[in-house]
Amino acid sequence: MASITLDKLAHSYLPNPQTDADFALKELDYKWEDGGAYALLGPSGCGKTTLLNIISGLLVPSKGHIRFDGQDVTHLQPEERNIAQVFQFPVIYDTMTVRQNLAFPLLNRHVPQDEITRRVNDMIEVLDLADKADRRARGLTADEKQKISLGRGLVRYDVNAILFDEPLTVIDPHMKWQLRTKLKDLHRQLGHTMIYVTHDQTEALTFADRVVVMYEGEVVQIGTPEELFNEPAHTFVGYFIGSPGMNVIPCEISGKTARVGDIQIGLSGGYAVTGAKTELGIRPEFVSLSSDSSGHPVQIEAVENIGRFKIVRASLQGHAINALLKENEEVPADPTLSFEAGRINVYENSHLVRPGA
Ligand SMILES: Nc1ncnc2c1ncn2[C@@H]1O[C@H](COP(=O)(O)OP(=O)(O)OP(=O)(O)O)[C@@H](O)[C@H]1O
Repeated sequence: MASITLDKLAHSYLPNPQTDADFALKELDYKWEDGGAYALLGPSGCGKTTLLNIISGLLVPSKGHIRFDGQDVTHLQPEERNIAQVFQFPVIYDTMTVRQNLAFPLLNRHVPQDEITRRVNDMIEVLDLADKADRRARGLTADEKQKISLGRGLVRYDVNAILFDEPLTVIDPHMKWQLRTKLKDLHRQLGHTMIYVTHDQTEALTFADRVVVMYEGEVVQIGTPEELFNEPAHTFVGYFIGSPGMNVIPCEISGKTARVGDIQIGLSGGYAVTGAKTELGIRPEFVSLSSDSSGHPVQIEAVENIGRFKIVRASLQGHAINALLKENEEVPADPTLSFEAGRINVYENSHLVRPGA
């Protein structure tokens, strides 16, 4: 296991990058802790695979260095980095049994036979493959094959890091949550440094201690699931995390008041006026609907019942806004909206600013 330092790392696929936009990965400067579970989360094309390939050694970055426990590995080949990788699709030997597949990475590294037997048995139990252990992989389902792939990564105990690239893509939805939980347990037990690439927020939030949110080649926030929910550092994080995501509404700020069209919304602290593009961010969970005349009049556009909650899609001064109602609550007559002032975030040019800033 190792800490991973991304030292002023950046990558462009162009030979002579000129501007920021030419970089698939914009400059990063972070240290990821030894034994941490990190998820790289973001939409297609945001640079997740580029970063993962730099860590694994498939790609040499155009700028900066990557270090494992302080040792510069920027120019080392993947096989010299002592990492395990699990890909989207199973990478296993069809003609070998489950047991042989799991033992193979250890045999290759000359681990003593009794140690191999112990580790393989543990992994078979953890992955619930006991009844298939001596069957050839060829006849197994896609789910089972991918479990073997996960096992082949996890069975190695001496690796610097285990990298997962969308490993649950081929897994049946019912099985996904089981494997997600299992991976989390394994991380607790084994303490490996794990990096998990996904575009699925549920996978990222359930697996990781810290989620690395990427957007257009930039890491816009690294935080715990709670931090990403409560204080999104960028409007994209607010929008991308949560279902539905955070409401983002253009406004003008003056001290402790935000103006949206004709209405004024009280804030929990005062903000300096800078002339930058300003927006309010408030999660639907903290927007309430009532008939209270102290609230702000709102037009209801639609109500979607999603089980435990209803999503109320509304329009406030011409801006789309979502609120949540419990399943047994109805939209009131002449509805008005109110906001929990302490839950309103303020953004300048898409970045979070704090009161007094
Ligand atoms: N070999 C390449 N040559 C040129 N451009 C590339 C190459 N690989 C990726 N890119 C570009 O770099 C940017 C980041 O791509 P990357 O594959 O890292 O994103 P991603 O977040 O992993 O996306 P996905 O989830 O679709 O795999 C994209 O604009 C992509 O088109």
